[in-house]
Amino acid sequence: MTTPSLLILPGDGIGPEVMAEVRKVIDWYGAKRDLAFDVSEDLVGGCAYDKHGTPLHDDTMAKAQEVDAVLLGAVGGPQYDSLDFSLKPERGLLRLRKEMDLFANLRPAQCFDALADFSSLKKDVVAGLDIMIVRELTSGIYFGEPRGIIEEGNERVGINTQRYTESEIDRVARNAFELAMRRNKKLCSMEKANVMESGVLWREVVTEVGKDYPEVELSHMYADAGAMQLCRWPKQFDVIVTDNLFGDLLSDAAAMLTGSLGMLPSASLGAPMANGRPKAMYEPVHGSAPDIAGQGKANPIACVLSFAMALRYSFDQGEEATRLEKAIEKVLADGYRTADLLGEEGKDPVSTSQMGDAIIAALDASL
Ligand SMILES: NC(=O)C1=CN([C@@H]2O[C@H](COP(=O)(O)OP(=O)(O)OC[C@H]3O[C@@H](n4cnc5c(N)ncnc54)[C@H](O)[C@@H]3O)[C@@H](O)[C@H]2O)C=CC1
Ligand SMILES: CC(C)CC(=O)C(=O)O
Ligand SMILES: [Mg+2]
Repeated sequence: MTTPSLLILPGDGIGPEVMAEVRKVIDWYGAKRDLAFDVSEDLVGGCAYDKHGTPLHDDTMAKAQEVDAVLLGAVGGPQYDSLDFSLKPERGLLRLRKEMDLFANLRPAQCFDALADFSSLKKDVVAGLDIMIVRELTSGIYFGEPRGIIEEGNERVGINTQRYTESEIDRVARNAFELAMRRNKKLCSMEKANVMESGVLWREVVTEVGKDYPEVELSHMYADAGAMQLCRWPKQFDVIVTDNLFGDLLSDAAAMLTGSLGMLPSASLGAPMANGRPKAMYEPVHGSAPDIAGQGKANPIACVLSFAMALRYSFDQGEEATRLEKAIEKVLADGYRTADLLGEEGKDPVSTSQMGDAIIAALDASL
């Protein structure tokens, strides 16, 4: 069997800091579980712009297309805010998603028991929470044309276009129904069919796809009401499917149900490759967190959990993914907390690398 290949793109800000902890985990699997990866590393985002004058070099894009999976940290930073849109760090990430055609972004929000008290919501609202948000990732308002800032009369107009084809909705809906079949067979689709034509089409296509999955209980909700319900009683949901923009917002909101944005992983999946596994990129939901970058404060768990998703979805190593998730559960139960998991008055947080070391120790203890 050939060694599975992994392209690591740490990116900017806390990206390299959290990725360093994932590298420890990857090395552990090679040394202790005989599970080696052919790992290469490259630049994306602001660091790629600094070196190449573009947030994603064509060679890096080509590498991403060849490997079994990409693991990305985060991109962006205030020093790049005034760049032209085509050169911004975030464009590098959007290009990867678009050209790899990673249309289904799986964003699980799971509340670990040890953190149920820490959520900004009441304990009984979040304890035991395990939901999956499926966000459409390669279309919608982040990609639609026309876009730009134009002159009209004596003022400027900012334009973005929400656009969805039936086939784009169909494929992400199928992905969400398949996931629901493997979970609790409940799917809630969120759009704004009351005010947006794209939402009307979204609802029609999802309903049509649902006829192929009669066992799944399908419901529809306007996305604004969905945001409210996510905070009111999130455990009513199992799988949620929604568009690119609403999925971006709803999954950041869902992060706080779990305690911190530093806890949420994601998998961005495309069509199956020749080996039957989907084209894939794994990345934490959070960004480059410039406010804490370089201080050893970042929580690496979202990025480590993203690698656990890679083990499950790209490398057929479900049991090892569970081992890693359980190691994180143990570390949290043992009281290890980075600063984001302690709140304003919290004292004695562990650093990013101490959290990584604790995860390795818990992995050792699992053998
Ligand atoms: N996938 C990506 O690469 C993303 C990149 N961004 C970019 O990141 C930059 C900063 O964006 P923000 O809106 O500030 O979002 P952010 O997610 O970087 O940070 C929001 C807040 O959460 C905290 N936070 C985030 N991740 C954390 C972690 N692992 N541990 C502890 N605390 C954490 C930050 O300190 C900050 O207070 C921008 O340039 C933005 O475009 C934003 C979201 C996603
Ligand atoms: C391109 C990203 C910065 C947009 C975003 O916030 C995300 O995908 O989570
Ligand atoms: Mg986001």
